[in-house]
Amino acid sequence: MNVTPTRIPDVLLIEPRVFGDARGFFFESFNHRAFQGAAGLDISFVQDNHSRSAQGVLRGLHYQVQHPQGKLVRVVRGTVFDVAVDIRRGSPTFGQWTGTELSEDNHRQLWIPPGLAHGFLVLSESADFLYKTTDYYAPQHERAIAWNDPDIGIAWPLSAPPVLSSKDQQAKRLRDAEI
Ligand SMILES: Cc1cn([C@H]2C[C@H](O)[C@@H](COP(=O)(O)OP(=O)(O)O[C@H]3O[C@H](C)C(=O)[C@H](O)[C@H]3O)O2)c(=O)[nH]c1=O
Repeated sequence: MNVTPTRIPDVLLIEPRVFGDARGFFFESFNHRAFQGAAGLDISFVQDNHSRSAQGVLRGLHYQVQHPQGKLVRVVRGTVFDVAVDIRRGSPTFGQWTGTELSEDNHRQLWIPPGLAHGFLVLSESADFLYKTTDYYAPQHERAIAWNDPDIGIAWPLSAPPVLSSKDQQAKRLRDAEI
């Protein structure tokens, strides 16, 4: 597998080795030893999530103020534009974002360390989004930052206003957020 730092250096783009043949393909979507070797990270996951969203849905930007979750994210059907935002006080990349297209065709994954905000926009007709987390869901500690916060300036590839949950419609700007 290839591991490439993004412009937020500890957000990693992971490209697994895909074995194709006349039947289709195979790849290891997670291998602890390979991940530790290539990314230098000894990570264990406690939760595996799967969400399905229609085109134009934008989920995020979410984080947990307690029990922050590291996330290993991927798309098994469709295509999304996946974004991580550095909201770690004191980080040299505080307030910066990185975006990557994840799809069933490119098999790409992103490792997003604990402490960052995360979200994605669905570009295909529908998208199945799978991700592992390093800590449990803690709704009482979950917070949201506005997808369109001008101080962050994410260049979402939007062709129309996004479809948002009510929670995400009410999300705060980073400058007003509890981090
Ligand atoms: C995240 C989560 C949700 N839920 C329940 C709570 C709600 O009844 C329902 C939908 O939750 P929500 O609207 O918060 O789902 P998303 O908008 O996809 O939230 C996720 O969106 C962005 C992309 C993230 O990175 C986070 O993992 C997460 O915040 O699933 C659970 O039972 N367990 C969970 O771990």
